[in-house]
Amino acid sequence: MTTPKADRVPLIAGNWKLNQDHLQAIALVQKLAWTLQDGKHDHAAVEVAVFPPFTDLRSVQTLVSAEKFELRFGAQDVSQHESGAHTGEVSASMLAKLECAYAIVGHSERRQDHHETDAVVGRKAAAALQHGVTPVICVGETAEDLEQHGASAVPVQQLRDVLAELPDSGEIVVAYEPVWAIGSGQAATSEQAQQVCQALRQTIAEVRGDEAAAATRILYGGSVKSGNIAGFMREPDVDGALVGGASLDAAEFAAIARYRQHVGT
Ligand SMILES: O=C(CO)COP(=O)(O)O
Repeated sequence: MTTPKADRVPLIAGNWKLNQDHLQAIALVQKLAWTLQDGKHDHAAVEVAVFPPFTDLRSVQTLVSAEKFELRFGAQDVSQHESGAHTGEVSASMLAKLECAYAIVGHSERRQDHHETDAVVGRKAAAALQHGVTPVICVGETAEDLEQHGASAVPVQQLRDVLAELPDSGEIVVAYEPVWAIGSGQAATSEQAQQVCQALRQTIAEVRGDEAAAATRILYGGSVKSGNIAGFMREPDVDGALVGGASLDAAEFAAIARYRQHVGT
């Protein structure tokens, strides 16, 4: 099923991972916001968001609100718990208080390093939704999965299992990040990304209904750069990108966000 993408505002999201202390974060956000401003970035047409480490969020929030930067931000993870004896966790209500628009859940690096299952990822997404924080639900297959099951099977099943933990309504964003494409310089082709994003949208339609599927933004992530973003954005079911390494360079990330200008799409 292919639904018109005109109504979905593209989202260019920068996942900083374990990079940038809060002082570096201030400098990077300033540079990014100024570069976007100088390039006359149309924020209504393409939304830009950054995902710094937890320790940077208060600084980023203060800066963005003081300077009225048209930049949104979110966390790279969120606890499934509300409060209590959960050392090291950060709750969705804490993120909401910091005006985080988003929280990434289920990034493959957390699935790998912290053994997060789809059920845990689903509960994290549910906790975010409960506090008005939009979860960015990451799914994606490994190189082995790709070889054994093709591209769509694993991400579709992951999404199904995550959605099973969620209420029927509430905004979500889905990010398709093939594990083999992350940090490898080997991005998926735009056709591959489209094929899986379309299957993910179909899954959303089956679980949450056609209207939700048509409204949900599905991002591609994995070695996205200014040189390949336009190809992904031409695909009917790709509504943006989740960018890792290239989001740490303000000029490069701004160029990704301005994909419309440099290719005239
Ligand atoms: O994991 C990613 C974003 O969440 C992608 O990382 P890279 O853009 O560095 O490949």
